[in-house]
Parts: sequence; structure tokens; C-alpha cells
Amino acid sequence: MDNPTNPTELHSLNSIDGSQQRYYPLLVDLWGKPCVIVGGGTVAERKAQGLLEAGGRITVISPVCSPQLQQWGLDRRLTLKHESYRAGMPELEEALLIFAATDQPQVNEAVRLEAQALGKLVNSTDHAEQSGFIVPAVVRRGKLLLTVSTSGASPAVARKVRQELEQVFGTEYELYLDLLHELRAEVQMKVGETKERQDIFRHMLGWRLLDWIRSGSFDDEARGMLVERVSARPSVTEMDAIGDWINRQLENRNE
Ligand SMILES: C[C@@]1(CC(=O)O)C2=NC(=C\c3[nH]c(c(CCC(=O)O)c3CC(=O)O)Cc3[nH]c(c(CC(=O)O)c3CCC(=O)O)/C=C3\N/C(=C\2)[C@@H](CCC(=O)O)[C@]3(C)CC(=O)O)/[C@H]1CCC(=O)O
Ligand SMILES: NC(=O)c1ccc[n+]([C@@H]2O[C@H](COP(=O)([O-])OP(=O)(O)OC[C@H]3O[C@@H](n4cnc5c(N)ncnc54)[C@H](O)[C@@H]3O)[C@@H](O)[C@H]2O)c1
Repeated sequence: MDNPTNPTELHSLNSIDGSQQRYYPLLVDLWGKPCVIVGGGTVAERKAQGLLEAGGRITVISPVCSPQLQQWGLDRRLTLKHESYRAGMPELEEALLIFAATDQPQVNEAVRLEAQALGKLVNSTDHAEQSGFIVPAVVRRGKLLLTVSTSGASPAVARKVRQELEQVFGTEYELYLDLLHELRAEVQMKVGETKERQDIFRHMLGWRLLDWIRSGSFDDEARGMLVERVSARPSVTEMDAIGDWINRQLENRNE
């Protein structure tokens, strides 16, 4: 079941601009979902790390596993099955996602073919072209999730872009998004009209809140005051007034 080089030959799908665009970006909720990794080396460990961050229920199938994978096994963060892969393993049948991550191309191929026969999405770590999905490089800042892919062209470039993004989007985004999440809920509760809500959110984005958080002086008291003001008067005028107040706070601190 190889991927067609041109899907339009098989389905009458029209790409919007006829470009070579191929992958569909998707954020999957893997919490508690069974995921199988075949192989227990460096690459398997990296995939396991990403799955752990997403709360996947992981089984690693490999006769030999890296020290970190063994530790995660001891900590019961994942299940290790110290066996070589063979066809018909129940873990594959139950899995939502399958990763073929051994250093044996023929084993990876067999895993991929079985997974595809079972109708599973499979990541073949040595064959981007035949994978049902590929894994991007990731930056997590609380609720902010940035993902980078080169469509398999150069994972090293994906890594480099990820590192550049890490510099631009710092840890201040965690608090920033938690706060905007809370304020959004308040506004949604109190302002009935969609257009008005949108205007309010746009004006909030004008606040120099990230600068304030970065300065280290945005404390619980400041947060409380902000939430209180927005809840009390959720309007565009008030958002601008809050923006001015934030500017004054920053100026006072610089004096
Ligand atoms: C992003 C990241 C996520 C992750 O793995 O979690 C990831 N690879 C990472 C690193 C990395 N991988 C490789 C190198 C060595 C340098 C180099 O070869 O470039 C480095 C760099 C390094 O380690 O410094 C080697 C490599 N990778 C693949 C092949 C096989 C092939 O191309 O077919 C080979 C050759 C093996 C060989 O030659 O034997 C395949 C894939 N690797 C992907 C993802 C998918 C496409 C992502 C994209 O869209 O670009 C894809 C297609 C499938 C998949 O694995 O999902 C992670 C960076 C995480 C980070 O640092 O943030
Ligand atoms: N996709 C990526 O991001 C990426 C990056 C680098 C390399 N690769 C590819 O991934 C492959 C694996 O690289 P690695 O550094 O993890 O290798 P590694 O040598 O660290 O680990 C190989 C693992 O495969 C296991 N294994 C071997 N035969 C097996 C079998 N029959 N059943 C189950 N497990 C088996 C071994 O026990 C070992 O744990 C490389 O050959 C390369 O092609 C992919």
C-alpha cells in the first residue's frame, strides 16, 4: 500500500494552487491512547519522549532498550516488552499510532506493512515517503505549541528552526497564555456579541503584557487587578485604558 506519487490520479482531489503540498497538520489528543514503538534505541527514545509529553499510553517492543527507556519502564511511565517484533502482536492491533524505529530496514518495513494492513497510522523512521504521518520538531510554552516540519526534506533544518523559535518565544508565553485564556473566558461570559468580543481581544493584544511578564515584576497582585478590571468592564475603551495602565507600570519600573 505505497503512497501514490500523485493522489489526484486516484481521487479527483484538486489542490488549491496545484502545488506539491502534501501533509495535513493536525493536533491529536493522545491522552491515554495506546501507542506502540518498535525499537528501543536513540530514535525510539526521542519518539517516546514526545509521546510521554502528550500523555500517550506507550508500549516499546525491543529486545534491547536505551537506559532512559529502561528507566521510564521502571518508573511505569511506559511498558517495555523485551522481545523482537513478530507479526500478529496484539499490541499493534490495539494501537492508535505505531512507530517503526529499529535499525533493521526489513523489520521497519514489516512493521509498516502490518500496521497499514491493520489500517493504522504508522511512522516509519527510516522511510519518510512511506510513513502515514511524520513527527515535527516542537516548542512547548505552556498552552503555546509550535511545530516545525520540512515535510521530511531536512530534519536537521527542522531542528535548527525549532531552536530559533525557542529564542523568540520564551517561557513568558506560559503565563501570558494562561492569563489570556482566563480573560477570554470572562469576556465570553459577559459580552454577547461576537464582533464586540473580537474587538476586545484585538485590543488586548496591544497590551505590553509580555514585556511586563519578562521584567519579572508581574506578580499575583497585578494579575488579580487585571482580571478584576477586565471582568468589571469588558469593553474596547476599558481595554485601551488597561493598556495605558500597563505602560505606566512599565515606565514606573524603569525610573
Ligand atoms: C523533527 C524530528 C522530530 C522527532 O524525531 O521527534 C525529526 N527528526 C529529528 C531529528 C533528526 N533526524 C535525523 C537527523 C540527522 C540529520 C539528518 O539526517 O537530517 C536529525 C537531526 C539531529 O538529530 O540532529 C535523521 C533522519 N530523520 C529521518 C530520516 C529518514 C528519512 O529521511 O527518510 C533520517 C535519516 C536517517 C539515516 O540517514 O539513517 C526522518 C524523519 N525525521 C523526522 C523528524 C521526520 C521529518 C521531520 C521534518 O518534517 O523535517 C521524519 C521524516 C520521520 C519521523 O521521524 O517522523 C527530530 C528533531 C527534533 C528536534 O531537535 O527538535
Ligand atoms: N526519524 C528519525 O528521526 C531518525 C533519526 C535518525 C535515524 N533514523 C533511522 O532510525 C534507525 C534507528 O536509529 P537508532 O539511532 O534509534 O538506532 P539504535 O541502534 O540506537 O537502536 C536500534 C534499536 O532497534 C532495536 N531492534 C533491532 N531489531 C529489532 C527487532 N527485530 N524488533 C524490535 N526491535 C529491534 C534494537 O534493540 C535497538 O533498540 C536508523 O537506522 C535510521 O535509519 C531516524
